[in-house]
Formats: sequence, structure tokens, C-alpha cells
Amino acid sequence: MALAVIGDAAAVTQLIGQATGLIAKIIRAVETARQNRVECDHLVCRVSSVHGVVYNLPPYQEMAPPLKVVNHTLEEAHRMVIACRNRGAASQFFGSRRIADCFSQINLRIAADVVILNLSLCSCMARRHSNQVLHPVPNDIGVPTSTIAMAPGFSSGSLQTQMVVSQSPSQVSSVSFDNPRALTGSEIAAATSFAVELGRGSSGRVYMGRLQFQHHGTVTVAEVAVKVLEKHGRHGVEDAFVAESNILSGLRHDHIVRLVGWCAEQEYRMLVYEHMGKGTLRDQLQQLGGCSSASPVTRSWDWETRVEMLLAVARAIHYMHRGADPVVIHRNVSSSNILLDANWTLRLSGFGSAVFQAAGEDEEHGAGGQLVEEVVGTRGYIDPEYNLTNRVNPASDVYSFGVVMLEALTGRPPDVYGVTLGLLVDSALPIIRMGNLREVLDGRPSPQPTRRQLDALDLVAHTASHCLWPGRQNRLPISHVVANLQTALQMIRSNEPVSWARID
Ligand SMILES: Nc1ncnc2c1ncn2[C@@H]1O[C@H](COP(=O)(O)OP(=O)(O)OP(=O)(O)O)[C@@H](O)[C@H]1O
Repeated sequence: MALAVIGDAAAVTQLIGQATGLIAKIIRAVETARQNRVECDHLVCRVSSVHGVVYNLPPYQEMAPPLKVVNHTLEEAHRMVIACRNRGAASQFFGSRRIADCFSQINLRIAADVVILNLSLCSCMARRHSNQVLHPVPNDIGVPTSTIAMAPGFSSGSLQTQMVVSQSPSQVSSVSFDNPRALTGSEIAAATSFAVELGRGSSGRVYMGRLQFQHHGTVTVAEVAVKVLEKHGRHGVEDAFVAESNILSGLRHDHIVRLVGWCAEQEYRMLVYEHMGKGTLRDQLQQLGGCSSASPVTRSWDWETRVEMLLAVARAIHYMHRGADPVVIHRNVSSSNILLDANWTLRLSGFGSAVFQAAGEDEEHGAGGQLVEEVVGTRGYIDPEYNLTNRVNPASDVYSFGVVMLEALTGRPPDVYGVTLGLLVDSALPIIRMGNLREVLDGRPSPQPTRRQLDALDLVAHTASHCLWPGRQNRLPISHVVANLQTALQMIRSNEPVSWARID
């Protein structure tokens, strides 16, 4: 009898738990549905403001590229609104979280497009008044009187700027890699028309430009990449800007991308880097982008080249962890953040999520790590321990680099493998750990690898496997990774047998 009463009580407690869970779910869904309406209202506001800007644009040919991007985004916004209007109330309610995300994404994209439209106009005007200097300046009421008529409802906190044309001759002083410096809006406007997009990342879009460089007294004009930071999800523009300008301007290494300067005028935050003309390591491994059949890398994209490139990245990471003061943790090492310049020199980039190691956190592979507010990084590369605990340390970069090594060995992307969707680490690593490297080895560099190549690649695979332990105290220190890759390269290059010891 007593047992039956206890049984009934447990069942009732379970039902109460279920009911409160459901109530919480419903409240959350109603809140999201309400938020959707707010996002929808924002969309209407943004779209009408874009209308105001676009309607009054001068019909300059240079404005075509940013206008095409705006039109593309507007078409998507239109499709979304139609889809949303045609969905039944019930399906809107149940899919409300997804709808909220889509609306907020499209709002951010429209905002970013308008920034680019304004910057392009600044740049275009600067070119048309080549002996005049243009400064984007804030306007009390946000209405740019001279060039762009404002849409009703735009406030001074909006993305609009006013063009002020001063009569002094345009004087863009040179830049140098040795001394990255603050650049003015007019210098950026003279450097790029924002017409050629080089790529997009989680913190912004990157455009082609040209700047005058000074090196040992010689002045040359060279291509640069201008990144316009934009608000994206929870990542603040300011955080990415401060991280990248502060951290990158202090780093000097042959295999780390070089910052030329930065611009922080009003709401604009821009970073200027040397131009890396041959795309990303990911593109190269996938034979995309700048990887034409005529490319020397494609033709000689053999095992020696791959190991050489891995060694270059490992040296860059070693410098951040052991040579830089304070130590820098990149937090987003991936093959898309490894870029190649016109001479095929490889450099690590994407420092928007990097952090300085906090004082006292000097254990490279300790169980701890510094607590960060948000886990950032790229799917497929994130250290599982950091993902679980929000604590990051240099061993998190070692893990991500382990994934890059797997990509170089298998030629596969980090998050799709074979017929099933999944992470490369989960599918390829167990095979490698069972000693069957050849089953997953990329066949493109050499269909029949030599004995010496196989031995060297075995060492690379062994090293990758020791970077990829879930527990960070078991992972190899980056100095051991560098030593093993050096040995592997020596083995591939040498005609003589190389005596070597792998370092675990
Ligand atoms: N210096 C450069 N030269 C040429 N192209 C570049 C350069 N920097 C970035 N890009 C291109 O722009 C893309 C995005 O850049 P980047 O990775 O720096 O952006 P991000 O917002 O920091 O990205 P994430 O944080 O997602 O790594 C790159 O994948 C590359 O295609």
C-alpha cells in the first residue's frame, strides 16, 4: 500500500515536471514569435531606409557592384517575407526560432550592405574629385545633405555619413609593414572602391585595394586587402577590431599575415592587410578559387609541399605560443584562415577571435585555461575541452592544427567525410590510430607514394593523432610538433636514409 502511494506520488511529480517543462517551452516560443514581429518591423524600417539611399544615389558606374549585392540581399528579404506570409499561423509558431534567426541575419546583412554602399560612394566621390580630400563625417541629424538623401526615420546613430569635400590636395602618405598605423577614412576611400570582394568571414567582408608602400626609402604601390567589420550575431565589431588591431600589430613572423593599418572613424571599423593573392589553404586542398591548373602549387602539390606548408603554420603557432609576449591564443586555426600570397608563401590570418593569454595562465598544457565568455572557432576544429568548459589555452590551437594536418593528409574538409556527414576527426582518426593511414591518404599528390614518403607521412599522422587527444594534457606541445614536422620534411627530401626519433 505504502509502495503504491510512493509510486503514485512519483508519477504525479513526473507529470508536474512535464507540465512545467511544456509551459516554459510555450512561453519561450511565444516570446520568440513576438520577437519575430519585432525583427519583421526592423526589416520594414531597414528596407525603407535602403530605398531612401538607393533612390538618391548618383548613377555612377562604380556603384554597380555594391548595388548588385544590395539587390541580391533585398531579393532574399522579399522571398523571406513572402514565405513567412504564406505559412500558416501554427507552422509560424512552431518554427519561430528559425524564423527569428533568419530575420535577424537578413537585418544584419542589409545593415552591412548599406555600410558598403556608403563606403563605395565615399571612395567613388574621392576618385571623381581626385585633387580633393573627402572625409566621412557624422551629421547631427544623420541626413547627408550633399550626396545622399535620407530615408525617413534614420537617426544620427544610423549607418549614414555625410561627404565633406575639402579643397586641399589629396595626400595619402605611405604605409609600411614595419609600422602598421591608423589610416583615415579618406586614405581608405582612395585605396579601394569596395568593388572587388575577396572573401567573407564571420566578422566581415574583405575587399581588394591598392596602397603606396615605403620600404627602405623606396616607394611602391602594392595590393592590399581591406576588411570591413560588421556586427554579426553576438560578436561585437569593437571586440573583433580591438583584438585584431592590437594583437596582430604586435606580431612579426614570416608566416603570419601582415597588418598594414586600421581605420576607426565613427561607426566604421576597417583593417588593412597585405593582399594574399592565392586564396586559402582550404581552396588549394579543394582545388578551388585561385587554384588553376597552371598554378605551380597545383602542379607540385606533392607531399613535400604539403609537409613544408604544415611546418610553416606550426612555426607560426610556435611563435605565438613561445615567442610572443604576451602569449597569443588564436582560437580559430583552420585551413580557411591560412592564406597564400602571390609567391605561394603561406601566412596564418583570421585573428579576429584571438586573445592574449592572461597573466598567471602560463601552463601550455595544464588542465586549466582561461575562462572566456564565448566559445568561438570553426566547426570541426574546436578543441572539445574548450567547447565543454569555455576554458581556452594554447593546447586548443594545437588541437585545431591537428585537424589541419588531417586535412592535408586526407585532402578532405574538416566537417564532411565520405558518404556520411560528420567530422573528419571522428571518421579518419580511428583509421589512422589503427595503423591504416593508406586507407585515408589523399591519392592526388602521388598515386603510389614511395617508402620514404610513407614513413614521413606516418610521422605526420602520428603527430596529428597526438595533437587530437580530447584531454589537452595529453596533447603534444607545439615545439614537439615543429620538431616532428621538420624530421618528416627531411625524410621526404633526403635521398639517404634519415635517422630520426619521433618526439611524443
Ligand atoms: N589578406 C587577405 N588577402 C586576400 N584575401 C583575404 C585576406 N584576408 C582575408 N581574405 C579573404 O576573406 C575571407 C575572410 O577573411 P577572414 O577569415 O579574415 O575573416 P574573418 O571574419 O576574420 O573570418 P573568421 O573569423 O570566420 O575566420 C578569407 O577566407 C579570404 O578568402
